Amino acid sequence: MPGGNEPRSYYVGVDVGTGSVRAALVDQRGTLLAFADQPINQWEPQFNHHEQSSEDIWAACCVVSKKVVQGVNLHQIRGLGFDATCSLVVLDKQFRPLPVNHEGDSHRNIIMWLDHRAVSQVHRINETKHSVLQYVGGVMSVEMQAPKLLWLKENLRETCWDKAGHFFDLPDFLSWKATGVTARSLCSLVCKWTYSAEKGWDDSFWKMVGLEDLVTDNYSKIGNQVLPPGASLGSGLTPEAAKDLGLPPGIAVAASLIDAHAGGLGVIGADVKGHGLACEGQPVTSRLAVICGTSSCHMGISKNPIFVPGVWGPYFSAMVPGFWLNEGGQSVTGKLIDHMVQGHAAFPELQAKATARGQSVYAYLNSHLDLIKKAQPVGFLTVDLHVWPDFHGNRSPLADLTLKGMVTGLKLSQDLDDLAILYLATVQAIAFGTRLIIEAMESAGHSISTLFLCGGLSKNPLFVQMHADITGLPVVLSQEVESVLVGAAVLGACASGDFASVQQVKQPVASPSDEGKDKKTPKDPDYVPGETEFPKFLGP
Ligand SMILES: Nc1ncnc2c1ncn2[C@@H]1O[C@H](COP(=O)(O)OP(=O)(O)O)[C@@H](O)[C@H]1O
Ligand SMILES: O=C(CO)[C@H](O)[C@H](O)COP(=O)(O)O
Repeated sequence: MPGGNEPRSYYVGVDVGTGSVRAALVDQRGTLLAFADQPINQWEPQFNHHEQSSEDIWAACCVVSKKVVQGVNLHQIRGLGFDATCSLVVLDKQFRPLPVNHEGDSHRNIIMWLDHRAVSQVHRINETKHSVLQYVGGVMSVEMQAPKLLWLKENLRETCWDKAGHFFDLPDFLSWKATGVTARSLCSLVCKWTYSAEKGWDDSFWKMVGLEDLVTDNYSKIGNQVLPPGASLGSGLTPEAAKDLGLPPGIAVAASLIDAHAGGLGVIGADVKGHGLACEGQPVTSRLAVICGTSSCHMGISKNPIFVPGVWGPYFSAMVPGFWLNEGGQSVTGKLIDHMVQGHAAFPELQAKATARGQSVYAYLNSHLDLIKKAQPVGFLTVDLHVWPDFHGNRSPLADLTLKGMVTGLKLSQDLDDLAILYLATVQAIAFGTRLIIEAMESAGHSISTLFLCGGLSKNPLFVQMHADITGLPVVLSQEVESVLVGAAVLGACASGDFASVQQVKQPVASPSDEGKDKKTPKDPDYVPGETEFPKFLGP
């Protein structure tokens, strides 16, 4: 914990990813002082149905929050910010969980972002060709909220739809749980619910798709009070939530962000001076933040709206205030790599060898590839083996949920070399997917010179290197590896009033990837937090 006499202000950031909840304690200079994580449950009751529990997730938030503030003078904690995946949380009129499943299990009250149950519903929504669809890349994704709401209405009318009082995006559920305020973040509503920052809700859309009941009660179930990310909510942290989280009651709690957007905010304005990068001195619009976890999200901003077919947006002020956002994405990236590696016949051997060396399976695979590549560059090991990575459909730029994955070039052997090469081909396929997204964005008017990576996969040097090789662009990693958490803490700092806006709360210093790859993470035993002054956010 921090020493010295300097009075410090602290902010707590909580990041709810697909597989785990993380929290960080960050000071006013952007130094990450403590980190904790906790896995969360997922259920897949049938193919393409993915569910979670809001109670389970809140309990995990409480565990990690209490851990990161241990030993800290609580009076110095000034703000709390949340980010989370854009999963759909359903509560009844008394804010109790409602089942989103045929089994009637109300503990499972979240339809996860990657759930693809609402295929027929999204197809019908897209057939309307309603004008709001222009602002989601021309085609609504099955991962957004309108098709999921329609599915609940058509499939669970009595057990869920008729009893429901509140449908929240998960980031908004968390800020409600902390403050009792049901206001929604502009980020969630614009990106996943068809809300327009300029025009508000479009009644004709909801009526046309068969969800007119949401209009009738003036959108009270999905949000009729909307705040920009970082705005302070109500009277701050309620005494009950304060007890749960181990934080002082009354501290400022921010309107939240979706996780990819928090990551984007955490890296896109980073100071890159002195590394000779193409983006130095260039507008921030020449940067693409890529948040790579279970999925990858490609966040590019612009001063004017850019319509990119198959790429979500343009969304106004959804990530950086005053800028339009385009969000490309690959629904499964980390999850695909895990799936390919864990499903291979040589996985038990890999696990045993990695454990014996005290390495992660990915560190082991990366060094194994170095061993077998001989004189040629590692990328050439896959000349005969190719993967098409759309095992869970294509989010961008093809926007086709029916696509499936493919592997060509398989042989009868299934040893560790084969596993390593299949892993490499999967990573390369994902990087080619990023290249396809960048090409679509550039054809529509973006001009991208540099990639800024963060998220769990950015800790994998092979993943980072393949993105640089295959896109031909320099890749920058933040000095602070937990950039998504920094983004969440930025929200808390903004809500506390210590900074006037999210642009004034600063992003960490960045470094080109070859300098960043040996950085320790807060989970490493010899991790030492960086002493990074938050630099100025770079203007356009
Ligand atoms: N050190 C690492 N090396 C390689 N892959 C990693 C590492 N850490 C995390 N990952 C991969 O990143 C993915 C999860 O990233 P994370 O950002 O934690 O996801 P989420 O936010 O979706 O919960 C997993 O697929 C995991 O295998
Ligand atoms: O659609 C999203 C962002 O717009 C999801 O929240 C995201 O794809 C899931 O995030 P993660 O891979 O970090 O769990």
